[in-house]
Amino acid sequence: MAPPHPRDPSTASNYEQVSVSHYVVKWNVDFDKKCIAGDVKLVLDVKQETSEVILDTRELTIRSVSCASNGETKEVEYAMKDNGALGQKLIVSTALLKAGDKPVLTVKYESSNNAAALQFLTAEQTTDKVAPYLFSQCQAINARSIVPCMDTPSVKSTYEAEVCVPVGLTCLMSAIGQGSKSSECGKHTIFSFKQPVSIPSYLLAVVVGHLERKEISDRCAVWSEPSQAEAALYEFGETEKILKVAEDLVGPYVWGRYDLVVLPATFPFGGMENPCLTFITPTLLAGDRSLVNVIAHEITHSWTGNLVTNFSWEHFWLNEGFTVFIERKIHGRMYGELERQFESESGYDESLVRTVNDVFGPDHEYTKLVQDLGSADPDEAFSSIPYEKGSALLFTVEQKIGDNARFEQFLKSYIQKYAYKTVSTEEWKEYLYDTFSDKKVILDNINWDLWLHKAGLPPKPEYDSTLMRACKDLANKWTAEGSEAPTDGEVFEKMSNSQKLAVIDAIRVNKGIFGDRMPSLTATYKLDQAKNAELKFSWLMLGLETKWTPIIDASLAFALAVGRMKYCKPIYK
Ligand SMILES: CC/C=C\C/C=C\C[C@@H](O)/C=C/C=C/C=C\[C@@H](O)CCCC(=O)O
Ligand SMILES: [Zn+2]
Repeated sequence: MAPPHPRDPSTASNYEQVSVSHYVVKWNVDFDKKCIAGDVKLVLDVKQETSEVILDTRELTIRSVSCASNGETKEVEYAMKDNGALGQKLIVSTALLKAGDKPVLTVKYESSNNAAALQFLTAEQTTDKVAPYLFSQCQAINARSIVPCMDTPSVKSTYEAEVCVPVGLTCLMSAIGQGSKSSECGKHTIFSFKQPVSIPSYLLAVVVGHLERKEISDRCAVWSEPSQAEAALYEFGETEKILKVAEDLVGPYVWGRYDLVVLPATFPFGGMENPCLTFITPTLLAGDRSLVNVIAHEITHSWTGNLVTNFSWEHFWLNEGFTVFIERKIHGRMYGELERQFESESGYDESLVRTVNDVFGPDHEYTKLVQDLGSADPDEAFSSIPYEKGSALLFTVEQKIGDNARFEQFLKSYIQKYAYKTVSTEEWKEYLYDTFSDKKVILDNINWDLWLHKAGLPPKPEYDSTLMRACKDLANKWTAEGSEAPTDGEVFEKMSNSQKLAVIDAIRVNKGIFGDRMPSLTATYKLDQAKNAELKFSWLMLGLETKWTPIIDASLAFALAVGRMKYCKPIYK
């Protein structure tokens, strides 16, 4: 029997004694002060007798706290205590609360003008330069900077919200919109939302801006600034198709709506799986739908991550490794098994190897799959390790079991078993052994300790390298000792964007041999005209790594034009 979950080290909340079943949020968004002010009601669920409720905060100014219990509401004492890198803890002293009580705390507060979860943009910083813009990013532990909460994935709560924004702007949240009304003064619009599915605090999300909506299907739409609306509608036109493939793989979609919002260029990630409203970077607007694997990834989070959730950030691979593995299953169903094999091997060769060897070093704690975060902010540990090491583990397990259909059925039943709950690595592993009790010898043959708890690279799974071999063969023509570099781009042009990327990545691995061939490579494959952000980034990095000085201006221009950390950090580094 898997042990009970240990305590989540990234929260100060006393969530073992009291949890939050529902939040009622009332926000005024102040673009002048760059802050959110308002109040939040926390409907509590007392599990063990206690006379205090401890919440996570970060740079919040608390105005008052009251507690409604047994029909009586009164102001209560509270104190703020420093919690180091994790912010500040709000300790609320209540009357003695007994198991089964459901008191309601009301906290009136204001965020700082530098809230970790928020980016306030001036009109000038947006794409259309028409109006100011606000968006949030709460994963991993930034929700505490915009609402006092139990900021741990171990607590799941429904929420409802009313958000007051300047008239003319649209507000969206990670919830189902309930309509809007004008404020009494006429200068503001109040938008209402409900999220009826219990979610962890990191999935709270808000966006406010000059937005236009384009319908994709009955349940899917894409929001963006008006100048990008047509391009976004084309780029993400397959969203409903991807959603249906995902449902066939892992079960029904329970969130109602699946909308996308294309954010301004400063959004730091490729996508963020906020329920009902995935946030995405404009760098996905390649013009040829060549980066929609990110959409498949975020859609998949509707099951792995948002329904079945890691109980703490030390088990983040349960969110991301499963999502990458299933994202590639979707890719395989849409484009063929060889494509799934190719994407999986690319992930290992390019992302995992580079992160272990070049970013952290093979002995680093953060190259472990299950990590010891201690009191560090989980953001410090964020990398592709949980994504690629986690999905490589699942690829290995499926391959050793030797029955993909049966393994896919296992994934579906695992999601059904832990839906709406939080899960640990040990619980997943126990369910795996229970499901495949006839394969115990095979499963025991997996070096679990190495895969789960050791730093460095795991054994490389056996991929079908048919598509990858063509990429490495072409790369070798540029890097093999004494080779004659190709003089025409015909073979390269016929490749998919993913294969083109793999060619450049393979050259990067052999950059020393490649030498000073950047000018001819760039001209032969027209890389300076690449619209696909992944290909452009890899070309820029190859130029920087081979110290081809003409690439510097293009690299800085790219880093200044996009805020996606995946691109900016390596270029600046
Ligand atoms: C081991 C680390 C444990 C927890 C970290 C959790 C979150 C870190 C925080 O920085 C938020 C990350 C959000 C990522 C969102 C989407 C990614 O899938 C994008 C990956 C890179 C990209 O495509 O831009
Ligand atoms: Zn993800």
